[in-house]
Amino acid sequence: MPNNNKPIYHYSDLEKHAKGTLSHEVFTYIQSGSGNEETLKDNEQAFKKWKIKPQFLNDVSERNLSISLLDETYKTPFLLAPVGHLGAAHPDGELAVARAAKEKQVPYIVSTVSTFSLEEIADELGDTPRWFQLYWSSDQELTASLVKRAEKAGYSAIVVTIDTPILGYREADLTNQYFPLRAGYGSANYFADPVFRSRLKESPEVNKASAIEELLKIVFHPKLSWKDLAFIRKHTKLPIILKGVLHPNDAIQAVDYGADGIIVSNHGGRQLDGVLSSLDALPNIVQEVSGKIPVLFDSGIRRGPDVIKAYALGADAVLLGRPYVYGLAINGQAGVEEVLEHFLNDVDVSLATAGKSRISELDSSLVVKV
Ligand SMILES: Cc1cc2nc3c(=O)[nH]c(=O)nc-3n(C[C@H](O)[C@H](O)[C@H](O)COP(=O)(O)O)c2cc1C
Ligand SMILES: O=C(O)C(=O)c1ccccc1
Repeated sequence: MPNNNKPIYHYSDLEKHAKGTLSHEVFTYIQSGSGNEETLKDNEQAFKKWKIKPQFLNDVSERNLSISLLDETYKTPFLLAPVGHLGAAHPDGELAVARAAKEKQVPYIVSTVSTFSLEEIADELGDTPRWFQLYWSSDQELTASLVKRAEKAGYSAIVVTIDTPILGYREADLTNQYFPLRAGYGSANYFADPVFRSRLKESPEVNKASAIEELLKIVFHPKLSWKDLAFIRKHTKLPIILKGVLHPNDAIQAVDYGADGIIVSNHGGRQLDGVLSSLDALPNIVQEVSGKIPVLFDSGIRRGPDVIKAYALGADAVLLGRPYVYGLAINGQAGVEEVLEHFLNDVDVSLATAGKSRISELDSSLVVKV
């Protein structure tokens, strides 16, 4: 990466170099949180409250970072979080991320609001595991069409983001008047969709601005409620995973309504400011639903020890977010690969120096809250 040819390790350096390559508006869109950014800060702070108590002399010479999830084995202990509008970070956007994910065999959760279509991204991924993150549109027929297309393109789970009935109050983006959907970076899946196209008077190729205005009207579905989950269940055989669970009662509801998994997440501090950090939410949720459905985790994962702590507190998998996006901004596919390579090495070293050989050995006996 362009750091006087030195590799970049520190998260703050990733952030700094991404800032140097992106416009002020785009960097701010990626980096910032909502409101006063208290939750954004808390996501990282929360990890500092937990300390690892390693136990040694366990023969850690042979290590295995793979995890089992929904009857599949994944080679890496993390997946790439769904991040929209990646064409704003780099011209190759999600295609570059897909190529890097394939190279490093890291599962990729592709966002609905991607700059390239889910089919184009799937083509780059080959047989790399992929899930599709769904922003449930208020146009139900369009929602069903997106789910069908994802299933056909080889995505093996549908991740329904539930924390975004509408977009959070993001003061930085409001100040900059920067909205990546309006800037045209999140419309590929809609413009490629037969249902969405049928709603337009003129095709997006003829009148892009008016197609984007139509898209802005239907992208979210604030009316959505628990009983609606039956609708996509009817349209797909794929596992359905709810992303954005913070309250243990919602975790219980997820089980009751037949979800196949949940992701404990506060959307990287980008939705409601003042919600609890994702790590603070994790233990109580695990207590309620552990063993019933897998509990995944994101928001604040920056380094190997963070991964160790999340698994120790009961996560079944973790998602990496902003770090890989900064890699993309800095150097496209190669930049993402470098971030993934370092992150994998960090997790491996962290596992060994915690006295463990496998991710599945991590449990609450390994950590203490101080
Ligand atoms: C720029 C950006 C765009 C995002 N877009 C989406 C999205 O399209 N869908 C979604 O479910 N989550 C989205 N997220 C949230 C991530 O999936 C994830 O929850 C978050 O990045 C975790 O926080 P962290 O990156 O600080 O660890 C986005 C996050 C960022 C930073
Ligand atoms: O930026 C985000 O976090 C995000 O998820 C999003 C989704 C759609 C439109 C704008 C932002």
